[in-house]
Amino acid sequence: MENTIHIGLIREEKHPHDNRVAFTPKQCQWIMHHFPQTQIYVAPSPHRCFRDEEYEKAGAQLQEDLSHCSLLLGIKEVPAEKLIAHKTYLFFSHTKKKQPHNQHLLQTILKKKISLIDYECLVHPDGQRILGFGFFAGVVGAHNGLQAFGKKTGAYNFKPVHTCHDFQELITHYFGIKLPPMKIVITGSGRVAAGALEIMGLLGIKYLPPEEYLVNEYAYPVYTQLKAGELYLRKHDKTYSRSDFHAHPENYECRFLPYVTGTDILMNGIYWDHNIPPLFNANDLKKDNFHIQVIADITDDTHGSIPCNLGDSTIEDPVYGVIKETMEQTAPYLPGTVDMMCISNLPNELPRDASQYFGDQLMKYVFEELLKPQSEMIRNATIAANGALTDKFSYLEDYVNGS
Ligand SMILES: NC(=O)c1ccc[n+]([C@@H]2O[C@H](COP(=O)([O-])OP(=O)(O)OC[C@H]3O[C@@H](n4cnc5c(N)ncnc54)[C@H](O)[C@@H]3O)[C@@H](O)[C@H]2O)c1
Repeated sequence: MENTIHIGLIREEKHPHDNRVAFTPKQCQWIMHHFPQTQIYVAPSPHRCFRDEEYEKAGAQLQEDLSHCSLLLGIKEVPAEKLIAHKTYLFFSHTKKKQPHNQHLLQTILKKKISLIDYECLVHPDGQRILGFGFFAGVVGAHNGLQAFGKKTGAYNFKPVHTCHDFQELITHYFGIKLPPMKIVITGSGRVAAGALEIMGLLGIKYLPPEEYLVNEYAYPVYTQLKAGELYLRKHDKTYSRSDFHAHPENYECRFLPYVTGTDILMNGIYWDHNIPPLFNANDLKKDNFHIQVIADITDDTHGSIPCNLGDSTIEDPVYGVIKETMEQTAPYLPGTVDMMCISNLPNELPRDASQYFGDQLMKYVFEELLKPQSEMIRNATIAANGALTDKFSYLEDYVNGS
């Protein structure tokens, strides 16, 4: 058909290869059914969490060469030499904060007159991001934190998430598991925290308001959630305002310290940047009352909100220990140490579900906008078009000019 819109799902080429994808086979089928003017092509990949045959079965065409497609969708940064000139690409470019390692990528995008729509910049009218993988990062991070505590105490055994086919299999794994008494703190209130809460629910871990959690002991596992307003108070008047905190976090103090004494596992899911005070400092870690045994640092900033995050761990080797007195790295699961789970690509442990969740949001909120000749949402997320930066991203001029 003359007016068919050809859409390509590219192969992830960045190393190590990502196993996620923008649309699952079922979603491709749904799209082609509901938008008969579209045809989806898929570049074969041995790394993707859905097999090539699953796409073929769903009616997508497997094709190595996607140069006839006008829209190309990926997940991670596309290596500059793989970019096809004059196309419209959607992926996470990690260029909007002038990340040095992607400067060449954006320069190439401009040179090849590519239109770049960055998933991270797609927002609802109220400014909330539409797409993200945080929920499954929270699910996997919470599981991994509990798994580490089970290994440290020898009280129970969880299998690694990445050995499960999907989330449903993980849920089945939880049937019949009885956890010992333990106290868990979850920080944050975004997608990551929502994923961690999902695990609390599945395992029947009881929620307690922070005030109760702090003062009581329990004969069963419990958790509390500390949102930004419970964690941070403005120094001079002990109040919290979300917009003021986001604009001037340096004026706020962190109220986490009372929780270090009675908590076994900390699941950290609150956003952090350099102006935000950490949850505790190196001296607090040395004190006798620092009782936390496992930290699942899902937010995962090295030396960030968790000072003893000494760098990333990996899906294959998910936990390292930290000696509290010296803050040196050691083997995991030793007595008297803090075990750190700091995996930076947690959603890759549940790639089928993470991809489906991502694709659902993309289908619901973005896809029709992409097909329109003009869309404010798409315009606001377009970093480059026709060989130039768009107005909104003109602040990247010095970055693309090499300075
Ligand atoms: N380890 C991983 O695999 C992985 C995966 C996804 C996300 N993350 C990280 O987890 C963290 C939370 O992600 P999320 O998806 O839940 O994000 P989110 O935006 O849904 O929620 C973030 C939380 O931090 C607070 N917050 C948001 N913006 C803030 C700001 N500018 N200043 C202060 N506080 C702010 C919010 O109130 C909320 O509680 C992020 O740092 C993200 O990069 C890690």
